Amino acid sequence: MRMRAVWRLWSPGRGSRSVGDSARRRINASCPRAAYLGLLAGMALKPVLGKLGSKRVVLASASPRRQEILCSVGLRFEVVPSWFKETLEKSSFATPYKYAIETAKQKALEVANRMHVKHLRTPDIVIGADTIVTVDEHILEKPIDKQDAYRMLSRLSGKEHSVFTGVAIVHCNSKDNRLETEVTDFYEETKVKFADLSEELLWEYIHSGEPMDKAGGYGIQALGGMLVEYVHGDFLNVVGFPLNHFCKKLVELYYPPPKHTIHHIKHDSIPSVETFENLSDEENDSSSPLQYKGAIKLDRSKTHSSGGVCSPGSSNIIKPNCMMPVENQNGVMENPDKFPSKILELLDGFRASKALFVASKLKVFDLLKNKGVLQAVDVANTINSSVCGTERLLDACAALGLLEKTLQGYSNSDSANIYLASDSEDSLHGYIIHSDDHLWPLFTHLESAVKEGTMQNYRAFGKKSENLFQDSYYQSMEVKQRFMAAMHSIAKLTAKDVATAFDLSQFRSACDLGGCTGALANELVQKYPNLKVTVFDLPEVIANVSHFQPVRQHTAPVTFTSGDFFKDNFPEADLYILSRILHDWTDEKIHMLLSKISAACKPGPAHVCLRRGERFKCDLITSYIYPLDIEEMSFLKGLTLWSSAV
Ligand SMILES: Cc1cn([C@@H]2O[C@H](COP(=O)(O)OP(=O)(O)OP(=O)(O)O)[C@@H](O)[C@H]2O)c(=O)[nH]c1=O
Repeated sequence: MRMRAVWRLWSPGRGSRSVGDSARRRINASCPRAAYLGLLAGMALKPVLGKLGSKRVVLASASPRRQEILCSVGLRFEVVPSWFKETLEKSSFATPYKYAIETAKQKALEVANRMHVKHLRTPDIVIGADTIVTVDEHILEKPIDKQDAYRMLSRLSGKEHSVFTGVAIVHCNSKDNRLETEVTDFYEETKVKFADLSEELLWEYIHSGEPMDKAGGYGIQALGGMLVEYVHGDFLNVVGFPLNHFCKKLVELYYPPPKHTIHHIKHDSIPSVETFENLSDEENDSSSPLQYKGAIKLDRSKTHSSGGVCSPGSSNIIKPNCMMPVENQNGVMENPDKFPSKILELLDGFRASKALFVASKLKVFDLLKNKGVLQAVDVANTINSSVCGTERLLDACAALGLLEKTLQGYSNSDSANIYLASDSEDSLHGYIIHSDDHLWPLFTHLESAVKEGTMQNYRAFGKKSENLFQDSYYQSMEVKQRFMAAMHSIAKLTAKDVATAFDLSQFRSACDLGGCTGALANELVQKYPNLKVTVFDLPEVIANVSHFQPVRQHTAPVTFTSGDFFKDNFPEADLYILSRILHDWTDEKIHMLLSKISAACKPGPAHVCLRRGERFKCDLITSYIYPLDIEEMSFLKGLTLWSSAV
């Protein structure tokens, strides 16, 4: 058996798109269950990351695999390798996993203590881990030399063995300059069966150098994978870090959903958390009716001081009392301190929006779409920005799921490539820039708008609001193009839904009033080949629509007619469309517009569809449409308003 072919499948820098990708590919190839668990954990970790985002997290490990696994799911952490010598007396532990847990704890506590004392920087959380291999009641750690590797591998040949990883999550707190620590620990076991290994193969593998820094003398993620007949359990646990179990622990620590009230938590911001509800966790099983399965054991007496030795295998999981479910007067279980995720989301939402706006404006997503993966410094140089500022922006985008962060650098998420790169077919870039340049300044005056009941264009831009389009959007070429690009990008995205929301096949002609670049009109003619659609908009708009038109269109082209729908007669049609129009105008202007449409409509039943934001205009609209006999009135997901008649 030759081993070169799979060399460095796991190792970073193979030119794959991201480390996470290469890892997942490898896992998929060798262990589908592990791949599933790995991906599952990655998905659920992200919301938990929000909890860890503001904390200083330290990984007390020199293992590049552990760094890679945690990095690939977007966890932000510092790496401070532990100086703890793995010299605990193995025979003093009742089981191998207790030894692994204790070693993991001591690794983490050593780092917490050192950072507190020497570096005067107390981390919030320190993660330690220790992986061991057990076979025939022997614990195998990393081989000390080639002979040792040979001894280990020949012991494993042709047999099933166990890989245990003990993990310790240490929460730190500095009180009166003293370090207080609370430890949560767990372990994971995976069974691995090796094929019979010939002497030649063994030595070829040993000479590859791969065994030397790995427990049991092999790396399942690389050449060592060729030695393996089967894996039962979590693949990443063998590689060095049980990501799935780690995620479960984080969920338990930060989002303990009481079993009895879980259905009440509708607005929790961690949709994937329930994924972990069904996974068993014997360690934390509780018979107490007040504790859900997997509940956290409260035992502050087991709080450890840094440097102290914990009793092997103890499970000291921290959780403030206030997070425990309690029974209310009606006997219903409630979590008294339910985390106000929704409110915090609203509270912080503006920061997330602004991070997206700034990254879009600086063309970060365009750059990464073209270059693949880049380090912060390279992005900073290209966008002429500071390295530290750029890195923070990139990290924020990674935390928001817009970018992926790995050891190799930052790359676009799939949705960033589709929606955020400015040259993508479905790009929302135009709408993002419009939101930043136009809506953001307007919304900063929301308080004045509420108090005065007036539009805030003058405050935001020094422009009168009566003539919104002439004054604000179309007087400079740059603003005009920006506005058109914005409307085009959002209309294009929603056009398919609008076009298919009703069966419009009965109509022969339609007029999209204020239809801008014709994004919706073009979708309509695709869907209804017998429909002739005219876009009616201001002359400044119609003069610039050409480069927004689809390249290959097999249907009759859309017609563009210029005019002002307040002043001029608009084209005759069976169907009038008002999409994202009414919210721009005062009630007087809307009165004028709807009266004109009402007069232009031919007698017959009408269809009205409002986008959500225009629901408040509903009464106003129906008073115009009622004479036309409304057939259908519905609210579409953020879409449009129709008033039509036959
Ligand atoms: C079985 C197996 C193990 N490993 C590595 O073995 C080291 C275990 O040693 P440790 O003492 O737990 O960790 P370390 O590397 O010394 O780092 P530290 O955490 O600083 O003690 C870790 O690296 C693991 O990835 C693999 O990469 N692949 C495998 O298939």
